[in-house]
Amino acid sequence: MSAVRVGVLSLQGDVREHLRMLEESGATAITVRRVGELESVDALVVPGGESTTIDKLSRAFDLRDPIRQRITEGMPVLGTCAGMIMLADRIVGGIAGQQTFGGIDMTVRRNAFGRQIDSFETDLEVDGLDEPLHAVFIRGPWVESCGAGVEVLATVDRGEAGVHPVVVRHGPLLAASFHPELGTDHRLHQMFVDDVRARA
Ligand SMILES: NC(=O)CC[C@H](N)C(=O)O
Repeated sequence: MSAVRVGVLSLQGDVREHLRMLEESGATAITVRRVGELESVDALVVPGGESTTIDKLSRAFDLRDPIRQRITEGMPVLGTCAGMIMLADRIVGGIAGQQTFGGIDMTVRRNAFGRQIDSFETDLEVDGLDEPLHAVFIRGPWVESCGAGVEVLATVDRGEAGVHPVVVRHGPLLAASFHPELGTDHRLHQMFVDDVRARA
């Protein structure tokens, strides 16, 4: 069985941790900064970082339109934290003119968890994983609303602030509000790589 080739968009954010998790999941992982690199991969990870910066740099590097094109053609993408924002068709709390790649029929709220709890950790039940996943949230978004085609795989209950999806899947697109690349548990990356392999 040949390894699937997965790129990590390497404009800004925590790239190295994703490369390691992908390799541990049996994929060949490469950094993507140029269109030629994008063309060579079966799938892409958009890491956490700052969505406003990833948006600006993707346009400066002439990657935005090619990424949007590949998403339209069905390329699988895993977006984490800022990467989840980049996969959302709609955002609230963005800065003026902020754009996303889109693809997932959802509205996400940037920096949703508020000042006191803008960074926290929790053990999360995720559909498709047998044991809870330890999830590190760092000024992450949550899903405010999503269309009927979007599967909610995990939610977080923030009491009076409500229950909000934090892992969603829309066809080949998977997005998480937190940082599954931190730590040693690569099961979410494995879920993604297995799906990429099944679609290849
Ligand atoms: N850790 C993260 O990726 C934070 C995301 C960041 N708050 C943003 O809006 O892009």
